[in-house]
Amino acid sequence: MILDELANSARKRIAEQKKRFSLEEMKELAKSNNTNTPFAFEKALRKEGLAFICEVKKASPSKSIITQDFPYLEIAKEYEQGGADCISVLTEPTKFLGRDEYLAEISKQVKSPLLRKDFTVDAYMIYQAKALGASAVLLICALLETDTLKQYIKVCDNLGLSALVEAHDETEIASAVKAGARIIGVNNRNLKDFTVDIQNCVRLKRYIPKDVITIGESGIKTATDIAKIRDAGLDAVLIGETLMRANDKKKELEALKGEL
Ligand SMILES: O=P(O)(O)OC[C@@H](O)[C@@H](O)c1c[nH]c2ccccc12
Repeated sequence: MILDELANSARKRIAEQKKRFSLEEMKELAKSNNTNTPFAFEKALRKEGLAFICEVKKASPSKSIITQDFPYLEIAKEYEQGGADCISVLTEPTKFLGRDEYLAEISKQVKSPLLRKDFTVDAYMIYQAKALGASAVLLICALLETDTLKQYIKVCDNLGLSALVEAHDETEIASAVKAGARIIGVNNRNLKDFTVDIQNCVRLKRYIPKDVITIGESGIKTATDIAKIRDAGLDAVLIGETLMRANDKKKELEALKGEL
């Protein structure tokens, strides 16, 4: 399964990185990066109305290369100018062709809170995310037991980072809630077979407690999709591919927001 493959390669990568910077050193680097307001990511999502998280992503396992032309800094700036509330940056290198450096560079040039999109399988990656300038990390229920989720959320809390806990079904939502997630992202893409059902986040919304920020993720293409998600009472949407394929990203974002 692709998720196991991605998790295994993350484990190998982290083992290598720990040779360069030990966990203790990474904790120091995390502590010394104070560019971000604590919990900026969740604060941005708590605004009135639907919030938009726009994703910087060159490729994905389901679509391969999405765009050859990948001026990641310009893209992040365009998102910010187009009114993105937060920006998600893929750092996973093998299937998403992301890089930690993209996140670090973007964090120096844009103010929007940044989500580090990677397959968190070790607390080391959370300290690393903070060191790179992220305001949030992704924790995937399908990869992490409830107790591990709880433990990682605590690490995030101590660093002022937000944890976006991703679930795909009712069982995973229950695990996220039990672990104390304050932000749950419902993925419309089934990571086992890559099928996308936009209704998934609409349907599952009712299993999420009202005080938890809820994000609809993946496969969002039109203002109609967004209207459905907004009407279901979700707090935010996460959009990647549709924006990455748009030549004028600012215009596309405005259209999706219903401003055009
Ligand atoms: O490009 P899309 O279909 O708009 O999807 C964005 C985002 O939801 C997707 O990239 C994603 C959702 N969960 C993930 C976990 C890891 C990597 C990527 C993802």
